[in-house]
Amino acid sequence: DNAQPGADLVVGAIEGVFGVTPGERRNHIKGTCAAGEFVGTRKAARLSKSPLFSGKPVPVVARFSVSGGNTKVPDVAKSGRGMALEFQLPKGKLHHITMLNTPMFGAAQPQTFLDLMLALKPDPATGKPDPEKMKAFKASHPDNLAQADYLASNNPPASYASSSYWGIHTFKFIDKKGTATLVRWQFVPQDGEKRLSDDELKTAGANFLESALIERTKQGPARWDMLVSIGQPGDSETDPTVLWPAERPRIKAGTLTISRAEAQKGAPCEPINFDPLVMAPGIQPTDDPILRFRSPTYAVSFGKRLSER
Ligand code: HEM
Repeated sequence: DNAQPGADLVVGAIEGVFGVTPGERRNHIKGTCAAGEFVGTRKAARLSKSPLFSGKPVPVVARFSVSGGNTKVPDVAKSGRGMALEFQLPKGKLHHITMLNTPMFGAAQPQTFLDLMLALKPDPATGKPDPEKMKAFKASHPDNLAQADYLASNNPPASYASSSYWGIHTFKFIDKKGTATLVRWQFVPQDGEKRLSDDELKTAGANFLESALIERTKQGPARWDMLVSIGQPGDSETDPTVLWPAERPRIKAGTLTISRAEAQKGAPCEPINFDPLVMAPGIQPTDDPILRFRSPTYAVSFGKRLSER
């Protein structure tokens, strides 16, 4: 059956795993604010009429984060890292791109995400998730495995600036004539990909990502190339757990420049709801059920954290 859990139920389940820190995000609670600009390419402008690709610099408010709802999560955790971007377009329009450092997601349907949270809920007796529940979750949810394997077999980044971030979902670029092209994208760091070594995992400590990013931007801007893959018939449009073949053609759609970073408290990124369905004309969502579900879920988390302030 296609019935989906409610967004409030899922946010409640996230709270069941991580607890509640009043006034803060229920997920990706630990984060750092940043700012800069984005400049799009002509190649992208041919495929999408979005003002993102006008070729003029677009101001960007960014937030880098560690996944999970626990402020104490160590920066060496083998979990997701996030990059959230708010593009401030002409005439007060906004566009959001909210990505992770994994090429795929760990749920094809919201129910899988909910079941994961229920399996991770600490057992009151031990204060830890029940290993039997996790085993049963893995056995019954094959759509979780690709991302779980990726996170287990790739150490986390040494810096937010030395990581790729993927859009994961399929989106549609709409050109001036209204023609749609199916796309997926990756932001590739010009600093190169650098992950923590196994030794560094033990020595890096719990809180190095924020200071490393602030230091990095003091030395000069950090940049990412936005690379866009063009889909072909048969490529998955609605399943964020399934990758496209690696040989799909890619175009460079733009360059993101991050020139400042600061602690999130009181900084511009803190109050933003980086809802991924906030989009300007020229880029449209697909019917990926995870992409569609994120919007109401973020709204519940956003409403809670604002009302607790
Ligand atoms: C069922 C799927 C998902 C659920 C239930 C979920 C839930 C959430 C929630 C509740 C927040 C906090 C919102 C707020 O208070 O502002 C959040 C933040 C975030 N999520 Fe998701 N998420 C899902 C899928 C994804 C996917 C597929 C991606 C990446 C493609 C992603 C990337 C992020 C990032 C980067 C943030 C932090 C945004 C910020 O810096 O404010 N999430 N998520």
